[in-house]
Amino acid sequence: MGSSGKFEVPFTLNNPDLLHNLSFVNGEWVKSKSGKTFEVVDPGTGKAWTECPTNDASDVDAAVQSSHESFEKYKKLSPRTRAQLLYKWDSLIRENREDIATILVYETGKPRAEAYGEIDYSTGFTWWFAGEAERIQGTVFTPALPDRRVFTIKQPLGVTAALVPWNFPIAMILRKAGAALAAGCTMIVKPSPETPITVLALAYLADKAGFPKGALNVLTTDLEKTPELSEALCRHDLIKKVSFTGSTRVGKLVAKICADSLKKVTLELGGNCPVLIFDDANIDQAMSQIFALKYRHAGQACITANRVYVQSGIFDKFLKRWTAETKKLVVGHGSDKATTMGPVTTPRGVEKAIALVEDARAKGATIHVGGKKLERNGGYFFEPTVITGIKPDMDIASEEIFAPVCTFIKFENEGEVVKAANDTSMGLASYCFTKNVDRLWRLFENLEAGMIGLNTGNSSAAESPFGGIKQSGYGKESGKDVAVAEYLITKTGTFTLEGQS
Ligand SMILES: O=CCCC(=O)O
Repeated sequence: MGSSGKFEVPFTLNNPDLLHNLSFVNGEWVKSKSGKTFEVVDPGTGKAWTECPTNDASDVDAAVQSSHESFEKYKKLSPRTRAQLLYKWDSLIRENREDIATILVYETGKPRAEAYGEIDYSTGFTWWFAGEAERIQGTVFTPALPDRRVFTIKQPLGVTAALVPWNFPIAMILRKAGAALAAGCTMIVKPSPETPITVLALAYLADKAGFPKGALNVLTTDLEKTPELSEALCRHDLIKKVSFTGSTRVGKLVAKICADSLKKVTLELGGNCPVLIFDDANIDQAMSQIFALKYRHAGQACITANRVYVQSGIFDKFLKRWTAETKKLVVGHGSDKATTMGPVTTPRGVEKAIALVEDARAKGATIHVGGKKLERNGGYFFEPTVITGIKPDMDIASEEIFAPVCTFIKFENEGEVVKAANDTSMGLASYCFTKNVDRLWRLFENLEAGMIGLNTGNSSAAESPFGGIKQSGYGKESGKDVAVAEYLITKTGTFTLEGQS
């Protein structure tokens, strides 16, 4: 790891070669043109432990050119060779699971068990897309004109860019890069300023797996230069597709910039996801599923539970149980074995949680547990918090919380709760719990979201199409056919056949 000696890395790895803090372009570890760097911070202590290059727009062209040269060769590899490269990458990531989990803990703050969970979830993508590489197919058909034959082939789009968030840095890269590399595209990744080191470790392993130089480039940058660097990627003529995961506000900017050159875009945006728990639900099931969903990575998942609607017959019982379980959470550094909930990843996350809770409190909400910043070793901690008495004028009623704060709302009947659940501009995921099969089916059809969890709080998987509707974005990642299709063009061939009597 190139280091100025200013920092002390607070952990040791079994495989120290994984640790890189320079950008990765065309198979080389490189500084930014400006030579500027930014600090990478442990959210559990607030201390910087390394630094990475602050790339800006002037660094983009070299990375794109290398990715383009690589594409010209990579697209000619057979699908089986691409699959073999992905399988090799997959196995190297699995071999280095423990070390990658360590880096993840010190970048995101999540507890070690969750870091393992993310890696296991993520290798689902490398494995899945390795299989998908060989299943990309065109069509042949006989049209209305008797002397004509029509066929289609699928071809990779070219150089692609991934703008990824910090909450699930491994999963988001492997979900995007897995699909792109399976399709025959090359990719430039711009990681979040919070989590460059996990992403660089993945790039190192992709190189070891044998992907050609330039097939997977990584350009790091800080918060200030993120808009400039991202815009330069979105505007570059050789970039044919951009996949973005992040806020709806930034997603709209990405879509607008990409529209200038009609680039293909996939947008995985904000959540504000509702959970509906009916009187006839299996309460144990609903409790364990939604508890895991809500407090996973301290509430910082786009698909997390933002609003929990509980039917009046079980409301008091459910709230009492949830509050008691919340009090048992052990908040601490992600590397501590006893920790069951880590810090939020950024100081902005703590500030937002404080603002939302204080606004709700001032407008009459009841805070049953938590509600405050936790002072602990300089880390970015916020107490797991339970709130009732939510009113429409409170910010927390309509905003994505992205913190360990759970709101509970009482409802009486199905029609009323579906209306309330859908009363949002977002449509990423919704969850419902009931043992009435007809109701379950109606909810599946009537809830406005791209993904519906039916008696489950976990619907993310490599084989399941992931993506929202409404202002939660468009395009699907993962799942059969649809995810790889985002990185392909369909070319139509029309042939005149002579001599057929
Ligand atoms: O935060 C967004 C991604 C979460 C997931 O893939 O389950």
